[in-house]
Amino acid sequence: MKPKLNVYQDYETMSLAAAERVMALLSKKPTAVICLPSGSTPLGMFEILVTANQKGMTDFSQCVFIGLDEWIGFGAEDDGGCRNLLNKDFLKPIGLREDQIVFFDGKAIDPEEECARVNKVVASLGGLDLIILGVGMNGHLALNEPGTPWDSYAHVSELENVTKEVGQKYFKQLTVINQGITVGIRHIMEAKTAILMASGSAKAAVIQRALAFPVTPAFPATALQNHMNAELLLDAEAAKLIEY
Ligand SMILES: N[C@@H]1[C@@H](O)[C@H](O)[C@@H](COP(=O)(O)O)O[C@@H]1O
Repeated sequence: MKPKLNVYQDYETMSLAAAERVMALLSKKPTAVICLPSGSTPLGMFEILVTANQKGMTDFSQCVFIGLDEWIGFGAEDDGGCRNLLNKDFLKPIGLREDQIVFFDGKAIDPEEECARVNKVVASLGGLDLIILGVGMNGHLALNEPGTPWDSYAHVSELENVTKEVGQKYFKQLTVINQGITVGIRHIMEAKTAILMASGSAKAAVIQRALAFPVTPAFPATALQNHMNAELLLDAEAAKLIEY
């Protein structure tokens, strides 16, 4: 099934639409299992959800949040790491309990074992109700880099140069990031709903390729063309090269 396209005039309205989807799911299923990205794209959505929580408009007390990915070598205390950013921007402000958070420990001594742990937790929770994704400049979803086999669950990934370069924006100083640890394409495909968010003209060509390229592991975002229930939330700039 083709992903549903939703184009919004700007980043703020796109963020609001994403936050509304999270709140709608939680009001229907308070125990929902939701996989969340870090990165710049979801910041507006987090802000809206934090405010909604403060106003008592949504209830996060029974849900579980899973972290999409992490840089190898990074833990919750490390500036610029995915858990660190998500903690700061979302998980702490909404006062989530530790037992509601499942995150890859990028500092795990045995990363393969860490993947197995997260796979097991996700399976024991009955899979993901919702996965929210950003997209990388090389079409990566989470840290599934081009070439990742599509039958993969959680795994360690070797980062392409573009991911290492773009990833520097999360760090205060030049930081070595060579590998990631990430949910797999299979987690994404098995999620009941997948939402990909993209904003800004820098993402326009990536979005165009995600929709127009033949479905291929060489461009991971094309996987969403085969998802049973996927939506793209885009601002006008990110959507400027597609027809909708
Ligand atoms: N590890 C993150 C992903 O989880 C994120 O979704 C994507 C887009 O990031 P941004 O929203 O900052 O463009 O790339 C990063 O590498």
